[in-house]
Amino acid sequence: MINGKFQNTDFDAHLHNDGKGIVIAVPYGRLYYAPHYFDQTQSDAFFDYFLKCDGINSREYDWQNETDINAMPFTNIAWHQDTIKMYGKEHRLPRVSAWYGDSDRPYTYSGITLQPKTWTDKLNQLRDELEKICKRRFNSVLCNWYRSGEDHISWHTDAEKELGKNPMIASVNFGESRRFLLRLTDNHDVKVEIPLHHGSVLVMAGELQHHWQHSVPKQKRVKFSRINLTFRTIYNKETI
Ligand SMILES: O=C(O)CCC(=O)C(=O)O
Ligand SMILES: [Fe+2]
Repeated sequence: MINGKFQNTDFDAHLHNDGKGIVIAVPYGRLYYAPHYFDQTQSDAFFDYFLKCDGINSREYDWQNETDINAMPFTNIAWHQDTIKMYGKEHRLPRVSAWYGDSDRPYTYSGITLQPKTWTDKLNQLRDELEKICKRRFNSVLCNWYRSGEDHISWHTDAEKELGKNPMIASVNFGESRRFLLRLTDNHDVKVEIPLHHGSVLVMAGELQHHWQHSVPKQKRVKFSRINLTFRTIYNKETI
């Protein structure tokens, strides 16, 4: 597809002038999608960087069955599996995460306030790259690690107040390909499916967060890890 409709949808798509991605026009917003923004060598290096763990072969380790993931000696990223309380009961989130960003931008989700860790060189490298596409400098990144196809994220929007009026969210993906789904909040029959491969970039922009939900469903057959980094701009409470 160069210029035309995006895969099985009614939505127009055209090539972005960077020659790597396409821009998909959806109701209330737009998407930038580059299935292979980073090449294989770059992507492999990023993947290994994110999961580097002392004394362990991260590519082969059975992470899904590791019972004490928060105690593992990760070298580069401070991975943590959070728990949330629902109906008075503690639940582990079905993924592992880490929050990096400017120190004056704490972030709250599901009732947890996260203090960001300081930018690493590799995260900054990705931030610089996304600046070329998005023409803005993000100040925060949520790192998500889906250890296998069991890990997932349910339908949600990223429309918290501190993300500003029309949040732009740029995601970078390494490791296993996973299905990324979008659906209109008030008409679930209108959907878009975007495969997020090793080295892909996806940007959600415009009013999209106010009208569409997104999710990464379970995929039982997927055995290995996927790393997803969602770059965001967090505004200070006083400036919203
Ligand atoms: O893993 C993904 O592609 C999406 C993650 C996501 O939606 C989020 O962190 O808010
Ligand atoms: Fe999200």
